[in-house]
Amino acid sequence: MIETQPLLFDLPLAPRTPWPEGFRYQPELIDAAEERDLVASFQDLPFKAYEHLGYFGNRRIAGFGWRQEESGRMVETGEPIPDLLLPLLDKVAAFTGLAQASFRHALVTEYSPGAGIGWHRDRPPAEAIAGVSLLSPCQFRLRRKAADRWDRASIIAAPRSAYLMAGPARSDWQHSIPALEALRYSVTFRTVRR
Ligand SMILES: O=C(O)CCC(=O)C(=O)O
Ligand SMILES: [Fe+2]
Repeated sequence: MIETQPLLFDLPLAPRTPWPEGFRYQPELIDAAEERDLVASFQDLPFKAYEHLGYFGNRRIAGFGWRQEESGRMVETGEPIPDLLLPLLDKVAAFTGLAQASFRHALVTEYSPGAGIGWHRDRPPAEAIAGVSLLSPCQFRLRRKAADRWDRASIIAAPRSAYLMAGPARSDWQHSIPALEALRYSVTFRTVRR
């Protein structure tokens, strides 16, 4: 009997670097014209400096549906997600496979050059978080404490791309974005536990 060696090409592909369970990424969710129009429409949004416990985060936010109190507690405002974000929400819902109506919190964040966001987990009532990156790329980092080390993952979130954090990627992993070189906006939509 002749033993046959499998050809190199028959071998299974090495698994890709595993992203945290519940994390997904999709490049080019929107096109360049949609990105330009969306950013132009942000002129009309009521941006405020992000502040938490007296600490200013060097970024500006405009939030809808829910609001974070000074204590950090999230409260529902009942305010609808503005029309200018609805075409984007439509695409985000399709990407996530979640119902559009289940996204009840929208946040537009402006990162000036030098701004970023430190390690954190988005707290309940947020369940699934979908984010769209606009204008410039960022390094989107994730980490999870594992006994005596951190498990880590990192992607470059390109302009016009979307990511989803659900399940363990939302509940067990922290995320952060190091200081950006150029102006970036993100639009994050969150489903909220009832
Ligand atoms: O800008 C982003 O893509 C992420 C923002 C974020 O982590 C947050 O607002 O909780
Ligand atoms: Fe976050």
